[in-house]
Formats: sequence, structure tokens, C-alpha cells
Amino acid sequence: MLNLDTLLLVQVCVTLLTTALLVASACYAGSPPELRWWAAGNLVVSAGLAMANLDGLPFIFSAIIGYGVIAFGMGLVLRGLRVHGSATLSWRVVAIVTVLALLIPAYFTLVVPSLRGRLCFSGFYFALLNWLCAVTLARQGGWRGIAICVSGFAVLGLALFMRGAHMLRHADPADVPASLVMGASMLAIPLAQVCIVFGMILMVMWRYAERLRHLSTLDALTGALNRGGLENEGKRVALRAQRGRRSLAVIMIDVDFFKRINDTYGHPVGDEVLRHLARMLKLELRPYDLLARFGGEEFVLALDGLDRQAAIKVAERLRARIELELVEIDALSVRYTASVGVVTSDEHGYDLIRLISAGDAAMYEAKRAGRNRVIAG
Ligand SMILES: Nc1nc2c(ncn2[C@@H]2O[C@H](COP(=O)(O)OP(=O)(O)OP(=O)(O)O)[C@@H](O)[C@H]2O)c(=O)[nH]1
Repeated sequence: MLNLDTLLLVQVCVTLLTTALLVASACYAGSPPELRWWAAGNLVVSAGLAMANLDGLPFIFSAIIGYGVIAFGMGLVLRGLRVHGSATLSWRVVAIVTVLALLIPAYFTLVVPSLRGRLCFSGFYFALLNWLCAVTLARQGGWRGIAICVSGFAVLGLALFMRGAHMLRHADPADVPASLVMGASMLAIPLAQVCIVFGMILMVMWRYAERLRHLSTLDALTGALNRGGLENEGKRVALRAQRGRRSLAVIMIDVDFFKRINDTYGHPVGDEVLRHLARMLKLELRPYDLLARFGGEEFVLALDGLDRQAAIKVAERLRARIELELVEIDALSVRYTASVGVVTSDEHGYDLIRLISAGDAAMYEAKRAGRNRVIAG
């Protein structure tokens, strides 16, 4: 038969070990707040477990306060789960969770003294808290990493519930079936804890990798897509337009005499002009359109559903707006113009590379024709 004290020690050790894992992954993944809450929660839970079970501590700790500490730790874990779902959990809720966990053992210690009642109903309460964690996480959807964590919380809740239910039915701790269930639940608890923490780490690492992948497709100066992002996203935009039998327009925009802006005002001002242009273009786009920085001072727009006439109209509106805009940096006010090339899939097909090179040719024609104008290719 499994020794319950040994299993309890295993549970505390596993909690400490998983806390170390959470801290290590927080260091690697830029210390996201949810990992910090989970690590803190885990640490508090292990302190509570030690308080509730260690011999030699004053009775009040093992009988009442230990349970409150465990619940407080679970409140922190729950807070982390909410933060992971871009929500929050007020401290008032954490306090209520903690106070309820104190009231149950206090009732069965001070009002109606019953060890069985205390262990049993505290078990039910902690089962509920774990299920609440499972539900909070499951509602966030996106099952990568979450599934293992939800299963961990569900199993942990089930183990605690079974233990409570068994204690309610078997008053005698020497009862064999009761001991068997107790042992099995004590074994399931650390295993579920390991699952939960691995799930948490997976969730955070997955999100971190996604963020890095997203950042790698963006131009650091302007926030528009970079060439890599343009290749990936551009293919999707072109395919979507083609499947929907809609025209796809590509507009190439190149700042005129940008070298002169750099030479006259300095590179930081040139950078600000590029940021300004990207901001303005983004505002003009619909959510499914695409903006990328193609080269130094050249941007490309891919607009789904615009035929030649509509695309020329948009390009002319953008050119006119650029001409009117004033970029203000400190005491400086800088005006600039841009040359614009427009092409659509109706003339050049849906291959984005061909569209871009045709658009580029039209844009260079606009430069040759005197700049600050739109040419359709
Ligand atoms: N500030 C800044 N300048 C850049 C950046 N990328 C490229 N440039 C500069 O942009 C300038 C582009 O100059 P050119 O290719 O001669 O073009 P232009 O002066 O705009 O002339 P036209 O295109 O013919 O009107 C170069 O001096 C590059 O150094 C950037 O990220 N920031």
C-alpha cells in the first residue's frame, strides 16, 4: 500500500519542481504576467500543503490556515489563467476564494468538530476550484497546449472529489477500499499537477513563438509587412481574390527625392517620413488589404476587389493626400510627394510577383514623367 506521507512529500516536491520550471520558462519567454502568477500561485500552494500536513506546526495552521493558503495560491493560478485569456480577476474574487477555504475547515474545527467533515468538504471545495480553472481555460478555446492543461485541472478536481466522496462514505481510515482510493488520488494529484504545468508552459511558449513569427514578418521601422511577410500574405490575398473571381489591384508607392530629405534633414527625419507614410496608408486600408514595405522608400499595397478604374481612383486619392500631408518632427515641418504605379489582375493575372514588377514599372514611368503622379500599367 502506498504511504500517504510519502505521496504528500512527492506532491510538495512536484509543486516546487514545477514552480522552478515555470520560473525558468518565464525567463526564456520574456516573463509574461500569467507565468509569474502561476509560479507565485504554485509556490503558495506548496506552502499551504506543507502547512496543512506537516506535523509539529500549531493546530490552527494544519486545521484551518493551511487550507486558506492553498486556496489563495489557487486564486493566483486562476488570476494567471484569466490574464492568459486577456481578462483579469479582481483581488476581491481571490479574497472570496481564500475566505471560503478558511470558513469550511473553521466550521468543522470550531463549530462542529469533525476531521472527516473538514477533509471531505475542503476536498469538494478544492475540486470545484480546479474545475473552475479547467472551465476558465477551456472557454479561451484554441486547443494547442490548452487541452493538456484543462485535462490536468479536470483530473485533479476529480481526484479531490473522489477522495472527499470516499471519506464521506468510509469513516474508518483503516478501511481498505478507502485507503486504495486515497492512495490512487494522492498519486493522481502530482501527475495532474505535472500535466497542468507542462500545459501552461506549452501555452505560453506557443504564444511566444507565434509572436516571434508575427514580428519576423514585420518591418521594424514602419510596422508594415516586410518582404517575407509580403510573400506569405500576398499569396493568400491573391488566391482569395482569384477564388472569389474578384479583381486584385497592386499599387506601388515610392517617395520622391527621398535621398534629398535624408540629406537635408537627416536620417531620423527620413525615418519619420516613412513611418508617417505607412501610418497613413494603413488608415486607408480595409482589414483584409495588404501593406508591405517593398524596399527603402517604396511601399506596396494589394487591394482585393478593385478593378482598374477603382484602383486608379484610390491611387490618385492616396497621392493627393500624401502631397497635402505635413510631417511634423520637433520644430520641423516636412512635405513630400510620391510617385505611384497601379496594375490589376485583369491585365496581368494573379501572380503577385508579376503584378509587383508591372506595378514597379508603372511607378518608374511616373518618376520619369516628372514624379508626384499616378500611372496605370
Ligand atoms: N531614413 C531612411 N532612409 C532610407 C531608408 N532606406 C533607404 N533609405 C534611403 O533612401 C534613399 C533612396 O534614394 P534614391 O533611391 O536615390 O531615391 P530618391 O532620392 O527617392 O529618388 P527618386 O526615387 O528617383 O525620386 C537612399 O538615400 C537610402 O539611403 C530608411 O529606412 N530610412
